[in-house]
Amino acid sequence: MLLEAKNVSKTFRSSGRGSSSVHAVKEVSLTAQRGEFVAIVGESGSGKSTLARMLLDLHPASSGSIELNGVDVRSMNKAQRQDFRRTVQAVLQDPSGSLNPRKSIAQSIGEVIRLHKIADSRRDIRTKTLEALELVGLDPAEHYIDRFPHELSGGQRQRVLIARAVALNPQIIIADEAVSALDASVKAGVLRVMADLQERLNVGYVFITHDLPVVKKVADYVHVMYQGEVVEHGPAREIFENPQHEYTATLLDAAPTLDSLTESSPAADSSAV
Ligand SMILES: Nc1ncnc2c1ncn2[C@@H]1O[C@H](COP(=O)(O)OP(=O)(O)OP(=O)(O)O)[C@@H](O)[C@H]1O
Repeated sequence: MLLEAKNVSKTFRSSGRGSSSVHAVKEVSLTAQRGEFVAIVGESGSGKSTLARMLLDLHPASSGSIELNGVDVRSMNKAQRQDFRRTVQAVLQDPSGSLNPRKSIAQSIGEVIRLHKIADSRRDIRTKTLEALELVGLDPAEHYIDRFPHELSGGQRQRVLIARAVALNPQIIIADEAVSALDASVKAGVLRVMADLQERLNVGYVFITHDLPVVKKVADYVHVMYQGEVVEHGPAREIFENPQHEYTATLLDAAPTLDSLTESSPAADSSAV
């Protein structure tokens, strides 16, 4: 299982007269695979979200290609596309309105399970939903499944978003600022859930963030983006210990310390969410 960006660029043409186009992503190449935690870091406006949207096949690339196991998303047939939509999942940050406030957790997760034909009877869908909630540490799941988003904390809602992705048995999760809005201890709990899923289900992550302490804690491999380009990439340890690019060094200098994220709290401990 390999998700690949090959020399992808994205240019947004301006609609107004006189203003120029925005080259949001410039010739970026990267790979993501099962079991691996790949981070994309960079300041606001560096093109991270645009790259994420291309990896999810939500934005077409202006040039270059996105490929899953060597098949270009543009040339996929219906079955291949459906498979892509299931195996490559997105987890975005909750404040962006990812959960419908009028739907219970059972409805929000149940509808994607039905859509992707993971289960079809009401009973099987509920069982699958309960399993997914337990996997993200919302345990006992019966306690959460019939609640509405406003009845949950921010950390619990973020876990629900992960559960909704996990219910589809994904192989890669693209997480765009998925923990950035959370307080440090809650953030640590959600990160632990993600690491736990990596270990138990062999899920791979493309983790997009401007939050370097988080990257240091979880990433295997790091791509540093600056003004639409990947200016440096390599194993996380090398990037943190010996940054080669001036911009990376500046980013690291400006980052807060890791202290607040190092205390342990078990993934299954939903009291800490
Ligand atoms: N739909 C769009 N139309 C026009 N320009 C866009 C569009 N989406 C993004 N951009 C521009 O592309 C550039 C990269 O934006 P992008 O959101 O990908 O960066 P980012 O690194 O994810 O930033 P942030 O962390 O603030 O979300 C920015 O200059 C942005 O204004």
